[in-house]
Amino acid sequence: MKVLAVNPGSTSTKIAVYKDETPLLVRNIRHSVDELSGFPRIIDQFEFRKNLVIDELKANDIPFEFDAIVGRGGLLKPIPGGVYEVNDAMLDDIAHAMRSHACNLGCLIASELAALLPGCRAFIADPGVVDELDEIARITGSPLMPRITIWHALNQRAIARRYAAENNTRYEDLNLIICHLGGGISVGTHCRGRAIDVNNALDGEGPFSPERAGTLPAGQLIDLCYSGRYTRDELKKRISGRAGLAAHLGTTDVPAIVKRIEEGDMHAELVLNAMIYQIARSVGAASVVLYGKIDAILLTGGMAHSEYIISRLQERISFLAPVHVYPGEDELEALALNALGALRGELPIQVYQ
Ligand SMILES: Nc1ncnc2c1ncn2[C@@H]1O[C@H](COP(=O)(O)OP(=O)(O)OP(=O)(O)O)[C@@H](O)[C@H]1O
Ligand SMILES: CCCC(=O)O
Repeated sequence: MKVLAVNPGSTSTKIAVYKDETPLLVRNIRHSVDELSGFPRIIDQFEFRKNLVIDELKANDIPFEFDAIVGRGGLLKPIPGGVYEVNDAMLDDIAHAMRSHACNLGCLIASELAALLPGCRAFIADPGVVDELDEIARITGSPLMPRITIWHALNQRAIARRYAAENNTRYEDLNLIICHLGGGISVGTHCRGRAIDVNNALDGEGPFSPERAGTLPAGQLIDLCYSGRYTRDELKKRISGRAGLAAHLGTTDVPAIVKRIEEGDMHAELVLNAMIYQIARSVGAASVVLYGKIDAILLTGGMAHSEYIISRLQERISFLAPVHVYPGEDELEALALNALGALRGELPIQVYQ
């Protein structure tokens, strides 16, 4: 079986080709803030990102022959985890998605490329809208605004299973706090195989991140909305696209920021340290959700490569539980294994309604 996995992230497009369990190609194409700023909306990046995938296959002499194409995405209605076949209801919801996110393109690219090949199936797996929150975690101080979660479900699950396998146990038997430190940051509280509390990483909840604002002062936000200074779209971007490190420092490139700090940029140091402080505070909050009974804290995502970030984070959180670091992500492998499982009939293929 041959599978193409496509993972459009906020700062990258990642692709992989698998022949059964063997990766034939794994690529991470990074996008700078400038490169993406030419596209007014993320959905406008569709042709650009799709062509990147096709070009990468050609450049590596990979024939365009697949049994399935699986994309990460998209921001649909809240649904249980697992594999879903791309269908019209899904494409329609993506076309009218309330939330713009690069992962919406994963589902569209999988669908369009699979349609070029007779018999090829298009899937998504564990999208960012997987919702397993405890009821108590949904309540906010306003009945008008219950909490929802948008998070890195695919990678957090894959890393949890990897940690469990390395420790000869099962994800379903562990209490874990998992921090995905990517362009967005999600901090998940996993209680015996269920993510019972996770921040809405995209829409203004949790730590700020390279691209996201995280939790903001609500009163000031309302004032800004009515100030007449910004359109709705501009303000949305200031929460989930050009916020966080991008807004404070003009870049999402952590190694470049660390270099600035080493060269004496004290503002960059304050901002990066503030992001680390906010991540640690979220981990502290997650620890009480689990009544302090934590088997491990797992740090993953692109920023888990950064010694600067990880060492400072560990200083603040390692008293809570053992900390393990999984730099990068297992999303491409997780997508490919989900698609293979679905093709072989080992995993149920769910229908998005
Ligand atoms: N080797 C590295 N050292 C330090 N920081 C890194 C390294 N590689 C990536 N990063 C940082 O990680 C962040 C991007 O992480 P990642 O690639 O997981 O994000 P993404 O896939 O674009 O978005 P998301 O994970 O939110 O879907 C960027 O801020 C980048 O600078
Ligand atoms: C679905 C991931 C959330 C984010 O990118 O912030």
